[in-house]
Parts: sequence; structure tokens; C-alpha cells
Amino acid sequence: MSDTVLRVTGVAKRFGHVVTARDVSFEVAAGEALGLVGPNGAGKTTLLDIVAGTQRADAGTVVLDGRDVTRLAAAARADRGIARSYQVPRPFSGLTVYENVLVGASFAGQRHVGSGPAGDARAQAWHALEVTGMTDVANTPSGSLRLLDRKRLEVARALATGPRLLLLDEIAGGLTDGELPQVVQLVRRLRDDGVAVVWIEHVLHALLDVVDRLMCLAGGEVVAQGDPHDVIRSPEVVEVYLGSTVDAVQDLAQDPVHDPVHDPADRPAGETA
Ligand SMILES: Nc1ncnc2c1ncn2[C@@H]1O[C@H](COP(=O)(O)OP(=O)(O)OP(=O)(O)O)[C@@H](O)[C@H]1O
Repeated sequence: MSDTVLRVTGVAKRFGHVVTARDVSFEVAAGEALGLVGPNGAGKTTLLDIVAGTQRADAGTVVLDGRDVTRLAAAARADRGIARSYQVPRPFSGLTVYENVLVGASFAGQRHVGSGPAGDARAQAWHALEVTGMTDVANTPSGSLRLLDRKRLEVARALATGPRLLLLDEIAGGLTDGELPQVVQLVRRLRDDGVAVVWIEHVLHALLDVVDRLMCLAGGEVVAQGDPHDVIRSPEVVEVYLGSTVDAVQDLAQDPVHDPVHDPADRPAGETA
């Protein structure tokens, strides 16, 4: 299909005896969001690493916009349009928000990026701040941001590279009920702007508000993928993901405060909403 941005085929990876990917295949199209769920240690982050090029697969291929990038280093893949956010936000804390995003935009190199003028890193950085709703804190040192803004900054830095494919790793974890809709709206907007999104998230109800398809991994294997609501209702997913009942998973998917993995205590000391 011409609008397929990412095609992962038969990916395998192990660390010693730990299998983190076994014959994993999936695709994501432009303007589509794929949710990635699974229990701790299922191999979700490793899979993003393999797509981004920060880990090498033992087998399988990663194709971006029809080009095989399997053997390309992470920087070369970023150049071709793969961007990611990290589970633990890691901005340059001595730089302002704008400066952090400018670094991301500068990494876009000579590639024509996003809706800003080609090669204009400043315009692209500002555009990323506008999209993520961060212009008000543009001059704030990133080290003093609250959690929501640190999460948004992660997305802004990735967005500033003008990605074709955006890999998001748990950007909702630790946020309050009142903050989650902002993240959901942001991802929805990026998806609707035509970016292909892969989003790892333990906060199921946030994920289900956005994603077009859902894939569940366990022990490095794809347990199910397809329509999000079909996937979370499938007995295999219920069993491996939560060891629980279909009803319990349904409740979890609707419960705005329950995050099975990240307790609110994850929030840095002294931080509230
Ligand atoms: N560099 C590494 N060396 C050795 N083992 C690793 C390495 N990276 C990951 N693993 C192991 O691979 C398995 C999968 O880890 P991964 O972080 O991909 O899981 P995950 O699904 O993202 O988990 P979580 O939801 O807790 O973030 C785990 O058992 C982990 O300990």
C-alpha cells in the first residue's frame, strides 16, 4: 500500500536467554496510530529501539517508506523521518524549552521537514512548540518544568525533526486525570496531520481514545493485533496482559485513574498536577 510508512517483518531479538521479539510483524500507515501494549518486560521498548535503530534485530527487516533501513544507524533513520520520545523525559535541563526543541529541529539536517520552510530550524522549532501548546513556556528552563510539560517537550523535540513516523514511549504515565486529555488530543492531532504513530502506553483508556489499531506483545510475541476493542477483549490478551477477566480489562480501559504499572508515586517529589 502506498501510504504504508513503516513495515516491520519477522523481527527477532534476544538478550541471552531472554526473548524480546519473536517473528514480530506489523505495519503503520500515514495518519494512523498503532497502540502497543503488553506486560512489563514484554519487549515493547526493545521493539521501538529496533525500529529506531538504537538496537539491532537478530533477524527481520524494518522498511520505512518503502526503503529497507534495517542496516542503517539510528541517526540515518532519524534523517529519513523516524523520531521518538523516551519513557523517562531527558531534556537538556540547562537549556530552555525553545533551545531544547531547536536542538531537535537542527538534527533534521537538510531534509525538508514538516510544514515550516525547508531547513529553517527556528521556524520548525516554533511550529513544534505551537502544536504541543508550549509557546508560553518557550523561555522556561526545561529543568523546572512540571511533568506534563516535560512529556510535551519530549513530543515537541521529536516533532521538530518533522517525522514521518513518531514512536512514543509511555507519554501518559504519571499524569493526572485532568492532564491526560491534553496528551490524548496532542497525539490525535499528530496522527490527523498525517504522521504515522506507534504509541506504547500502559494507561489503556488514554491509548484507546486515540489508536486505530492495537497490538499486544508478551514474551516478545504478538499475542493479538487489530481493532483496539477486539484486541483488549480477546481472551489471549486478557490472560497474558493482566491475568484477569475480560470485565476487569474493560473496567481498566475506562477507569481514568487506574494505571496498572505506574503508580502516581512515580511523580517526582513535591510535584502535583
Ligand atoms: N540491553 C539489554 N540487555 C539485556 N536485557 C535487556 C536489554 N534491554 C531489555 N532487556 C530485557 O528484555 C526484556 C524486554 O524489555 P523491554 O524494556 O523491551 O520490555 P517492555 O515491554 O518495554 O517493558 P516495560 O513495560 O516494563 O517498559 C526484559 O526482560 C528486559 O530486562
